Amino acid sequence: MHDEFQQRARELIEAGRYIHARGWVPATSGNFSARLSDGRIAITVSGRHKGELTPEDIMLIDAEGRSLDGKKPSAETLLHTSIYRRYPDVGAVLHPHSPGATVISRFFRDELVLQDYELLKALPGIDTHETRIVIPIFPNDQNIPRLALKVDEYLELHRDIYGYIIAGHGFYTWGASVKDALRHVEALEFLFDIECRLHGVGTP
Ligand SMILES: CSCCC(=O)C(=O)COP(=O)(O)O
Ligand SMILES: [Zn+2]
Repeated sequence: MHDEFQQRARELIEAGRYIHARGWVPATSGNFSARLSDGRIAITVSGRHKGELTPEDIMLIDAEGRSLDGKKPSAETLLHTSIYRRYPDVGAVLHPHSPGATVISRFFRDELVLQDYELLKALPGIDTHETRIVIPIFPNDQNIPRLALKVDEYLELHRDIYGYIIAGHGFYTWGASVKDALRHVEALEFLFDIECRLHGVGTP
């Protein structure tokens, strides 16, 4: 079990370097987690720079988001635990603060529809570009329990969701493993960028 934690921690550290190198978690923003086989969750410590994570920056929480090692978990921990609770097959949750997601949230109000893109096949269960998915956009909220509840109420009604945007903030996506979740980050950020260009707004 200790080995499993260390392995997941290594994956989250590598994911942080990769995501930061692309400019998707500037200035300590973002947070990452991975679920262990006993239900505990490895998550980034609050306030750490996600491009420069070390093993000390990854901690353990229980399924309710309580610290198991005295460290302070991400301020957005409840947005992670609610995804794990709703989707038993999810093994990792990643939250970038990317330019694409942020720009999108400035000119789409409640949702972004992505359809007829070959890259949608990077998402689980999709095997044709002739697919339409919805990325919901929630208003930002400093009250994370309230925001987590709002997201969860939406997911209760719309289970086939691959990620969501928080307006002016960033996006959340998840997958069976850190590797899968990272593929979803890349695919969604690419598609957000394409949608920005289509609407005549460039991203850096
Ligand atoms: C400087 S980013 C503000 C907080 C935030 O949105 C975020 O993703 C990082 O918070 P954490 O507590 O997980 O470091
Ligand atoms: Zn955030």
